[in-house]
Amino acid sequence: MGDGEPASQRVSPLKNFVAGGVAGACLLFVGHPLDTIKVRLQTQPKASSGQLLLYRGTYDCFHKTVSKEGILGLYKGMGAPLAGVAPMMAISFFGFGLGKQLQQGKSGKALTPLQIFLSGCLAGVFTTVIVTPGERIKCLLQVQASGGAVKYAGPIDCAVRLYKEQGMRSVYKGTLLTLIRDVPSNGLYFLTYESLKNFMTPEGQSVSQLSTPKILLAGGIAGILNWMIALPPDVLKSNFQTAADGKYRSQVDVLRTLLREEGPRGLYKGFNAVFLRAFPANAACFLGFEFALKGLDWLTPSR
Ligand SMILES: CC(=O)O[C@H](CC(=O)[O-])C[N+](C)(C)C
Repeated sequence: MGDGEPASQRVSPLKNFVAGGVAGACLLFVGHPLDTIKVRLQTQPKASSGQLLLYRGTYDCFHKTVSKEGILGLYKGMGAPLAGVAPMMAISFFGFGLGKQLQQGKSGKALTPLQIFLSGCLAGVFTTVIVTPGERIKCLLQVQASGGAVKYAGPIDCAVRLYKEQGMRSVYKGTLLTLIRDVPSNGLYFLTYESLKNFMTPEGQSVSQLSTPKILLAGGIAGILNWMIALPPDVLKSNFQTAADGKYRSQVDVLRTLLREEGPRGLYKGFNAVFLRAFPANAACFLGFEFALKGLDWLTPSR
């Protein structure tokens, strides 16, 4: 690991915001098909005695989805994340940049790994405001398509109906689990990326000159480590957000029920789809970010 971020690499939170939006679009385009498979696997009903599971695994889910719904079936529910992921990543990179700036102040001192981690955690707090409703709508749409019955016509219809039926509480169902998922995972995400970038930068060179393969590698690994700690709360969140009203008494009840019915393995449901997606999607995300930042620096050289 490097010794934290060199002061010369400070970037304005505003540029982080715009480049983060581009990063989010890249993340979504590469990652959404595997996200659909992940959510379908995580939320498929348990097989009752004598019945077979709807999907036997990642490949089976991919195959059934593509043969029944075509390739576009993998992009189901993408409207909500498109409106949500680009702003989410914009806010995430903004929060991260702000966290770094707040801790660095005018001192210009390099940040320690703990300070970089905390800046990432701040990003996770900021993003929850839009991630929770975005994930609620996305998961409901992804699951309804695999279940047959169509209740919501699309993301807007889903948002409006959730709000009309039970108000903001319903739109924000799963907030605590989203925070538990996103605060530490954002910390680890950004810490990994920044540390790997510093580590891979040859002596005497600037991190901004890092080659494309190295950016892809650092971004991909950041995505994998992020999901190592994000997956268990993500499974709980997906189940809680898509459950019929009254199925769980609280967010803790989801954990109890899952452990009782499926054991600790249940917390890593959708593992293959998540980890197949994590590397390419996050590699694309950070590459999009770095390219956008270079473009912004070219357009407006002052920080
Ligand atoms: C848990 C999650 O959504 O991770 C994001 C990347 C991905 O693979 O979707 C990144 N972030 C930690 C910034 C939310």
